[in-house]
Amino acid sequence: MQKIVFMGAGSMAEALIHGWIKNEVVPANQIYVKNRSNVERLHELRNIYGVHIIEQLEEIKDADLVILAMKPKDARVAFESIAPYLSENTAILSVLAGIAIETIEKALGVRPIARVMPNTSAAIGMAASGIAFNEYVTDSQKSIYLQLLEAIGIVIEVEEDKLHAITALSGSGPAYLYYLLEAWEKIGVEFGLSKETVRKLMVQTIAGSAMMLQKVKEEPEVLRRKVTSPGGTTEAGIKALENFRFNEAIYACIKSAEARSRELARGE
Ligand SMILES: NC(=O)C1=CN([C@@H]2O[C@H](COP(=O)(O)OP(=O)(O)OC[C@H]3O[C@@H](n4cnc5c(N)ncnc54)[C@H](OP(=O)(O)O)[C@@H]3O)[C@@H](O)[C@H]2O)C=CC1
Ligand SMILES: O=C(O)[C@@H]1CCC=N1
Repeated sequence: MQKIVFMGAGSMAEALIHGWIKNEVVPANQIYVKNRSNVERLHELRNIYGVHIIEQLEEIKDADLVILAMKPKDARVAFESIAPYLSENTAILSVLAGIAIETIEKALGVRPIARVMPNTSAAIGMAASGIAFNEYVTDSQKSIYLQLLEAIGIVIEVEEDKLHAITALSGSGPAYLYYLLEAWEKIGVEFGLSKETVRKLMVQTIAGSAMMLQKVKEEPEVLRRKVTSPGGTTEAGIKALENFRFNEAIYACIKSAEARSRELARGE
């Protein structure tokens, strides 16, 4: 793929661009970026990564791949603006949360379309992505997409409907963990520790726990029980979580995100 155009040059686009360039999967001179109006941002990305800026939509005519990376609410207008300039051979890769392949086919024509749900950890090669394809994506295109996504983390192929759940879990997932860290830092500071100290301890705790799950290959419940001494501090902490209905809160969190993804798919 010689010309890859990002329609929408926000945080997700930057995470992918950063990951691809850093891991030398796509050279900067094959990447092009376009926004609706924020030209300053395009210059910023050009200065940091050496990518090209699309000045006129005609320039997408010879793109091998157009990546849809605007917010879902802006998708309809974006589709209308690019549809006249897409050539028959241009494939589409969408990172839009909740927008169905069928909707993209209707707006941009029946062509090879892949839908991926990555997350922002792509920027450091640690993304967890789900991907689904329409029937026009060839095996060789599939292997290119998988290669692009494996360069920035892990990728799992699923049927399209499951992307709603993946969006709710790993797409939004980093935000849940950052939110948790915000709460930990707040209480740590209340206990008189510096924010920096809490961050250092808890970031290592998150990373260490993740690595334990990967390397030791025990169930989370087993690992949890190993931390939880009878009558000890963890038990007291978990009891408090249970009193505040932790499981229900997490269930509601993922259910709400999944439902929102389905709403976006319906254009709500
Ligand atoms: N952030 C995340 O963690 C993840 C996001 N996603 C998906 O990625 C997509 C982008 O999200 P994110 O990067 O966070 O969003 P941002 O708001 O950071 O970026 C969106 C960009 O799209 C541009 N844009 C809007 N309309 C158009 C248009 N008509 N043509 C070209 N560009 C346009 C905006 O430009 P301007 O400012 O000029 O309007 C803006 O730079 C979303 O669909 C989201 O669902 C998927 C997985 C994870
Ligand atoms: O919040 C969102 O809609 C996007 C999708 C997953 C992460 N961010």
